[in-house]
Amino acid sequence: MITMSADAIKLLKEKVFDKSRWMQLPRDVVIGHDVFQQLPSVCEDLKLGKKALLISGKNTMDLAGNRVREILSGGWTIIPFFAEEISLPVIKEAEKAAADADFLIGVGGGRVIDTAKIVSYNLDRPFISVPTAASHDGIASARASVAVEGGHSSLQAHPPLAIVADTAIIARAPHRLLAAGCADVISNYTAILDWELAHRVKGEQVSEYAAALSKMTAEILVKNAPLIKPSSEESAWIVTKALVSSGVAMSIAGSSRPASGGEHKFSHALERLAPGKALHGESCGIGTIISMYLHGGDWKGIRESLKSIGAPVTPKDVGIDDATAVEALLMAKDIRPERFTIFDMGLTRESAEKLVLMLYKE
Ligand SMILES: NC(=O)C1=CN([C@@H]2O[C@H](COP(=O)(O)OP(=O)(O)OC[C@H]3O[C@@H](n4cnc5c(N)ncnc54)[C@H](O)[C@@H]3O)[C@@H](O)[C@H]2O)C=CC1
Ligand SMILES: O=C(CO)COP(=O)(O)O
Ligand SMILES: [Zn+2]
Repeated sequence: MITMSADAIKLLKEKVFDKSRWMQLPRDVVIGHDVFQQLPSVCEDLKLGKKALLISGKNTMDLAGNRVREILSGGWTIIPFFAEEISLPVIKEAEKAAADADFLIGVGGGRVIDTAKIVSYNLDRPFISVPTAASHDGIASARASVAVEGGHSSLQAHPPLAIVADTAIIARAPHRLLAAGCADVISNYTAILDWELAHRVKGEQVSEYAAALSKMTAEILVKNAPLIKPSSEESAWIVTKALVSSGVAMSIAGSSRPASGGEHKFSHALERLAPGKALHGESCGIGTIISMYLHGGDWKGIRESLKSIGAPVTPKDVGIDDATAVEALLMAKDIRPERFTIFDMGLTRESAEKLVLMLYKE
């Protein structure tokens, strides 16, 4: 018989038995031209039931939501619900409307999809993510981002059970949205550097698999940057795949850490100080430049990649003045303060002003 010392048992327990993680991932991912036609097969494949609440925006209902309803009308009852913003009252209203629905469908941009994701989680019903733009990596993630009193919250949710992304619709969306999606993925570079920094400084656990997938996704996107053009279905395809991959990295990590570091905290701060000026991915890209500079990395390379894709690289590019950018930098560390990043390493008002002047001068 093998006997083990108390210390060895303790070590084994810590290393093996106490380690348990439940990763939830999407099951059906359908990306391509005119794939809405596959929605009935997806619903049947996943045995989702016969009644759904379809959450969309005013614009995106016309662009895609009505088409989804039409395609499913043969075998499913689809109740439309308009969510013009992501907020707790809208989420409550949607939950009421979904009371007797078997599943949810979110058709639109990031806010609509996050709303559907939260309702799905709160009611414990499955949901299908139908992005109309490749503007953010929440299309596949198990997180939902909501602004809350005095800060920003990244809520635990279920990942979509299916993602159905029609590249024809995504390619027709304004190029600004696609470029923002690219910037959201490019920000993975600094999100990972921040995660590794938090590991070194705070002992935070890093998932090597999630970090590697997230970084690789950003690298592939940057490698393909010359192919990313307005109104191109190939571009929509490249970016949508990257967004799904980044979302999966978040699911593996069980948090948004692999795709959200200081540059995201800066983005959330900018959204509070100058609401509606920049798209989520745009401000993340702008924040990535400063974060990469502070990490001592190739910030000029990041700026060139963002420029070549058509994403903004300075606050001015999105109508935000330098003074607001400085405030956002200083506010960043107080947004979700438990997430340690490079901005927690002694950034002062003076250094923030210098950085904004130097890195955003054109
Ligand atoms: N849960 C997660 O893991 C993540 C969540 N997010 C969240 O997602 C949100 C950002 O998503 P966005 O899509 O950038 O913003 P958004 O949802 O506000 O959409 C931006 C605009 O694009 C419009 N739009 C969408 N598709 C269109 C199309 N095909 N043609 C014309 N207009 C179209 C929308 O109607 C909206 O006016 C933020 O709330 C952010 O925090 C972002 C990344 C990850
Ligand atoms: O935007 C995200 C990843 O791209 C999610 O990040 P947050 O957790 O900061 O909302
Ligand atoms: Zn993001």
